[in-house]
Amino acid sequence: MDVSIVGSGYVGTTIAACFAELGHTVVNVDVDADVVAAINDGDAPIHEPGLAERIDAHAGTRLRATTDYEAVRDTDVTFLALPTPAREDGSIDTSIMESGAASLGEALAGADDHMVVVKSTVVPGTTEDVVESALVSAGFDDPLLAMNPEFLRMGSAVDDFRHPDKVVFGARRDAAYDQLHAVFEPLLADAGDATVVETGLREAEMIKYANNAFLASKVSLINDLGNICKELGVDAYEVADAIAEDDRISGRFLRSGVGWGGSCFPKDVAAITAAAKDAGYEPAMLEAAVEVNDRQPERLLSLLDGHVDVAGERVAVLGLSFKPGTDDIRGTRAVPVIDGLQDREADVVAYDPVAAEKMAEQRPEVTYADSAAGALADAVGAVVVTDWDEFAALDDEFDAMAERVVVDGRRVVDPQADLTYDGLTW
Ligand SMILES: NC(=O)C1=CN([C@@H]2O[C@H](COP(=O)(O)OP(=O)(O)OC[C@H]3O[C@@H](n4cnc5c(N)ncnc54)[C@H](O)[C@@H]3O)[C@@H](O)[C@H]2O)C=CC1
Ligand SMILES: O=C(O)[C@H]1O[C@H](OP(=O)(O)OP(=O)(O)OC[C@H]2O[C@@H](n3ccc(=O)[nH]c3=O)[C@H](O)[C@@H]2O)[C@H](O)[C@@H](O)[C@@H]1O
Repeated sequence: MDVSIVGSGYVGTTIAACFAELGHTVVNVDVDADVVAAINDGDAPIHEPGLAERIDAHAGTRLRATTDYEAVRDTDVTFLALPTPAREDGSIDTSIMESGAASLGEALAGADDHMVVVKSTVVPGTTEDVVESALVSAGFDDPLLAMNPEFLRMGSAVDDFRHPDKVVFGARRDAAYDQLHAVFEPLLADAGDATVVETGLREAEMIKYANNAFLASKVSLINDLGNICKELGVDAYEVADAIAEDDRISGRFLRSGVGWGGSCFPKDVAAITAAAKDAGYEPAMLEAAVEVNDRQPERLLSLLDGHVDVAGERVAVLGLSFKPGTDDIRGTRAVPVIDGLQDREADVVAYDPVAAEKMAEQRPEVTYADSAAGALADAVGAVVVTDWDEFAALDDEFDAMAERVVVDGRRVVDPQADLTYDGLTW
């Protein structure tokens, strides 16, 4: 099939490369000329394992990119993978979706049998009220509309997209379900036992928020329980390992620590909370999940306070990205940790294997070391924010600290002899 994808970020580029690999002919449309040039040159505009190889293999044959929306006319289906950021009050900002849909509608004016699939995360009602309205106003009178939320994670985007647990098809007409099945047929044939969920547009929109809100709340619940464990002298990780044996609970997303971040959990929990409140409902559980998450960095620093007075002293922050395997610092817990250390007048020295450059753009006043050893040297304490594997191998590096104090927010450091080691929830 001929597939077009509007927006070539994490989601748009990943699905474009994978659909090309699966045999579709794909065109990416993006307003960013650098992104378009990268794809046409066979390079990945973002870093994701397995992506560069796929773009390199298919660019110029089954995959191309353009800034020209007219390219969608030669395709059967268009996915909208545009950003849906949060406004100041947390509610969803659909302005990029609206302008993208308007450009698409102009390009498709008068077209027949073209399906438009919303891939972006949008609150219930957006596909019809914002996207369909913009398409129709721009001249594309009869779009075959669908909503197909994406569940891939950063750092494993290609693998997640190629091997989903489920794919969700939201639509109003049988023709749209049929077309979605045709697009996904090669992926489903290869994906094993993925469940296909056929549902309505609004349900598909909500499934994405429910998924992210559930996972974020699950982490907050284990953090809440972990905080109780800490106060009662109990090891939360032993508790988590045991409850994980109950397959109604499962062990995934059960690692307690300094909390969740990223470009989606914070944004999506805020957006669905705002939508709920707008509709007159107070989502108490989700608000509590955010509150617990907001408290964890300060709890980490309170533990450090119990061991050492950091005022005027050097303190190492190990890990800056919101999770290992990425240089993304959006929503990272490192920011409130750095803020809290600066409030205590500590001299912050940070290290991250890949994310320091991005953090330095935002926080130039922080000192950045080029190794964990460099950050630890002469520090009176260290806090661990991201569970990078390399922190598990730290050993002699602690010898150069002024005081060997480590407060671990991710249970990654090996608590060796002579180290004053404290864990956030154990
Ligand atoms: N990043 C992730 O891991 C996941 C993101 N999502 C959702 O997918 C959507 C897209 O997210 P990302 O791919 O992360 O965004 P992104 O920010 O990485 O990429 C968006 C792309 O859209 C382009 N763009 C902006 N305005 C445009 C326009 N008017 N026309 C054409 N292109 C335009 C930008 O230049 C950029 O390349 C969001 O709703 C997000 O919540 C869903 C699942 C996973
Ligand atoms: O909507 C999205 O963009 C995506 O958001 C998350 O993916 P991602 O943000 O890439 O990262 P996760 O692996 O889910 O981690 C999110 C945060 O939770 C934290 N986390 C995760 C698991 C855990 O047990 N404990 C924990 O603190 C991580 O450190 C990280 O800060 C979801 O997992 C994806 O399914 C979804 O598609």
